[in-house]
Amino acid sequence: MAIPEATLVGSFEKKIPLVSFGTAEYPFGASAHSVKDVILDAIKIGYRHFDSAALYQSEKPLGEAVKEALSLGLIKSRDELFITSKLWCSDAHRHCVLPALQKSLKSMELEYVDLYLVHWPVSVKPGEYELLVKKKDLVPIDIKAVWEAMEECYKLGLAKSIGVSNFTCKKLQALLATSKIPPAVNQVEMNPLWQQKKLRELCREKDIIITAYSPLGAKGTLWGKNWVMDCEGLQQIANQKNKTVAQICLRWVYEHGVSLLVKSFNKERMKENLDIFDWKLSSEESRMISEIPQRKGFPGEEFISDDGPYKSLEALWDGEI
Ligand SMILES: NC(=O)C1=CN([C@@H]2O[C@H](COP(=O)(O)OP(=O)(O)OC[C@H]3O[C@@H](n4cnc5c(N)ncnc54)[C@H](OP(=O)(O)O)[C@@H]3O)[C@@H](O)[C@H]2O)C=CC1
Ligand SMILES: O=C[C@H](O)[C@@H](O)[C@@H](O)[C@H](O)C(=O)O
Repeated sequence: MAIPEATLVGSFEKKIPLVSFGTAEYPFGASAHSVKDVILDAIKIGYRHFDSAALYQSEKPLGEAVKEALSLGLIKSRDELFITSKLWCSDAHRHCVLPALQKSLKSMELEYVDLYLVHWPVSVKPGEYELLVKKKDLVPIDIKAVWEAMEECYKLGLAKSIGVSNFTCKKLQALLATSKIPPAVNQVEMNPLWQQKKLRELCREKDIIITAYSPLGAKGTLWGKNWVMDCEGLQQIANQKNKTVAQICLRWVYEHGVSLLVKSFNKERMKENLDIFDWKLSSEESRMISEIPQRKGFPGEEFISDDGPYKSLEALWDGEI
């Protein structure tokens, strides 16, 4: 079954597939798998949207997989795919944005990305890409300047749409107040244990598509928790419906009209994660999920420093930019 899609504001050319394939595996660049082969399997199984980032070191294998998919005839044209990449914090400076995108495009051997995102509302001094940023290198982000450079990438046709990631309400509003081209997407953590109600309302009102990352709570990853997959209420619903907890989580996200990213490098689980379109949650099941106590999974402590710009997790997640 083809993956349902949504229209992006500002992008008349292409719709965004609502279930996407996450290419981040920690530690970055050290996967036991051939990431290229994994992505080829995902294309064979039906995934068309691939989420990458300069940080993940998955751009090169993604580009290689696209090339091979074309030569194998799995796709007729690169246009059949929706490719997202992200600007890392050390490039979140006006003069670094375009060169960073050009570098990403070179790694992927692509002419354009379908979506380019500001990875975090955070800047660190230009330099190496590091999984854990050095606190002494954290500097305030000049979002107006960074966004103008993102708009330039869009105007040049190098990014068919532009957006942000990890922006909460106040930060998104600050960006909306200065942007000429509004962000098409905000990619954030969202799953039954972190439902993002307030942010979803704002994004709906502003026509910004949310992309949910870590829909399974990132179980088994560097920072992930078992809270989501081990949640009793979700297990109960899964048993009743003869589905897996993963499928219940993904279906729940999908039913909220947002797009989602899920990462599995295992073929069976890749298939399982797409098997969510021909059934639905009952209103009673949705109600049960809406009552699950909320608990944020992704900490973000690495972006907090006594010297600022964000001095507490509250400032990072709820404060002004
Ligand atoms: N913008 C941002 O800051 C962030 C973006 N992301 C993006 O979102 C993507 C997905 O999020 P991620 O954090 O990886 O978390 P997910 O919630 O997608 O969880 C991934 C983990 O779940 C396992 N898994 C996948 N499917 C199943 C299944 N059906 N049953 C049981 N286990 C399963 C995977 O293992 P296995 O591979 O062995 O199946 C992996 O350990 C990332 O790859 C990345 O592209 C993620 C975090 C932050
Ligand atoms: O230092 C922080 C971490 O690297 C974090 O930023 C990443 O894990 C990222 O959000 C992702 O997209 O996976």
